Amino acid sequence: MRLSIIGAGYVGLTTGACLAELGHHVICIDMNEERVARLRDGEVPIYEPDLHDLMTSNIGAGRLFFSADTATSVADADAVFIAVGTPSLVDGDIDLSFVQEAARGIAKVIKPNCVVVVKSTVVVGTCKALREIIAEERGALDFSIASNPEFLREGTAVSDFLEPERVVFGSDDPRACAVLEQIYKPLADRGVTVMRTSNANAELIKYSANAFLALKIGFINDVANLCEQVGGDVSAVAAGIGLDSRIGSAFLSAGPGFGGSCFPKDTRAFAATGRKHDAPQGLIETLIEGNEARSQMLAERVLAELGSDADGATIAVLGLAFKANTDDTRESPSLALIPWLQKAGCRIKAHDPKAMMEAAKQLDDISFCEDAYDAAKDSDGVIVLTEWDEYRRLDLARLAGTMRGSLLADYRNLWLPSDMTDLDLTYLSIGRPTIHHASGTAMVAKPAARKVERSIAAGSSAG
Ligand SMILES: NC(=O)c1ccc[n+]([C@@H]2O[C@H](COP(=O)([O-])OP(=O)(O)OC[C@H]3O[C@@H](n4cnc5c(N)ncnc54)[C@H](O)[C@@H]3O)[C@@H](O)[C@H]2O)c1
Ligand SMILES: O=c1ccn([C@@H]2O[C@H](COP(=O)(O)OP(=O)(O)O[C@H]3O[C@H](CO)[C@@H](O)[C@H](O)[C@H]3O)[C@@H](O)[C@H]2O)c(=O)[nH]1
Repeated sequence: MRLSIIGAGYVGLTTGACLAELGHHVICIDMNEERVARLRDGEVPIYEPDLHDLMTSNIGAGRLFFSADTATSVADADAVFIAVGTPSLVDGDIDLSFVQEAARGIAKVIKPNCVVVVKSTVVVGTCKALREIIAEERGALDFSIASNPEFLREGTAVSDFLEPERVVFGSDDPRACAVLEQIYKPLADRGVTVMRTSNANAELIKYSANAFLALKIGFINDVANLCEQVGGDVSAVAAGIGLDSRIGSAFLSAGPGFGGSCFPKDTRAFAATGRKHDAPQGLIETLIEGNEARSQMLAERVLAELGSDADGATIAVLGLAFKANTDDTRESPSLALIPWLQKAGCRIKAHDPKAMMEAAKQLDDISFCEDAYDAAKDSDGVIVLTEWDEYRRLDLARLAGTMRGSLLADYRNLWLPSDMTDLDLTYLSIGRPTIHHASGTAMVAKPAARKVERSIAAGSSAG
């Protein structure tokens, strides 16, 4: 089939390359001409494992093309996928202007019987509204509209797309469903479940899936807070509950809170939709509040440990991306936590294997470092905020040897408290006992930490 994709970002590029890999003829379109020029030069403008190789082979096979010109690039398409951004508005709802603009841009130029497929994450009712926008511009109802939400994760986007647990699409038009069935036939032939439903259901499935996954993370982070107070170990608790197949072990890693371009934005949009339609999503509202407060809380744990030395301390932050294997810093917990430390007078040295360029656009007064050891050198404390494999492999004795102070806050639980007993480090982690360096003894979180929290919270907000 001949397919066009509007928006060549994380989702558009992955979708384009993977649909080409499935044998379709694909043109990826972006309004950012510089991005298109780089793509045409064989450069991938984002860091996503395996994407470069997949793009190169499909460009070579004559199935994948790039363009900045929408009009000429959608004219022959059997289906046009819209994969542009849907950022948050201040009230938590989403900004549909990019999606609406893309729909207007293709309305007059799509061929008769074209299927417009909304891949961007959009609130329920959007496809219906887009249908009206296109019909208004076009003046004839000779097209179909469908929702085909995307479930890929950054860092594993290619394998998530090519080996998904399911494909979901929804349309109230059987013709659109038939085209989508054809597009995804190579995956269905490999045994992938392809679920066909209504437009509204497909839109709701996307938000409900993200909200549910985010709830699991929020829940285990709350359990971690309790473990810290009572001497429990959240890893053991997560393992224990995860053995129940009704609960499952996935998405139970306690950490610095969920970030990224999806969970924070999508939970806010889900809650806003509930408010708008008089169906309050109380669980999600509470989840959002807890997640937003987490960065400050974790900064305060470090500040409490540093005590009166916090003002003027040098802190090394390892990890700026919102998770490992991506250069994406959108709503990264790291970028939310750093300003709280700076506000308390800390100087920040930072390192990330892929996300320093992006982070530099959003952070002030940071020294970026060559590697983790360089960041840790002469620091009073090190905080790990992204679970990069290269941090897991660090020689902790060497790291400790370069530091001036002795605080290691492992907010991704990369190591075990028992690994720390021979090191001259105070080891804070998430939902597990703190190890104090001189004695090597495990301690339950001290009430002093809470006192400092209150005093900082009384000041103006950071970030
Ligand atoms: N990033 C993810 O992991 C992920 C996963 C699933 C779903 N989603 C959803 O997919 C959508 C896209 O997300 P993303 O992360 O790929 O965004 P992105 O910001 O990486 O990419 C969007 C691209 O669209 C381009 N664009 C915007 N308007 C355009 C127009 N009218 N014509 C041509 N190009 C246009 C922009 O220049 C940009 O390159 C969002 O709704 C998001 O919620 C994202
Ligand atoms: O056990 C876990 C799992 C994840 N996270 C955090 O949760 C956030 C999101 O992680 P992940 O889901 O792996 O990354 P995304 O690329 O944002 O993918 C999510 O958001 C996408 C956009 O909607 C969806 O397509 C995916 O299915 C959904 O997993 C990150 O900050 C992770 O560090 C945890 O803290 N603990």
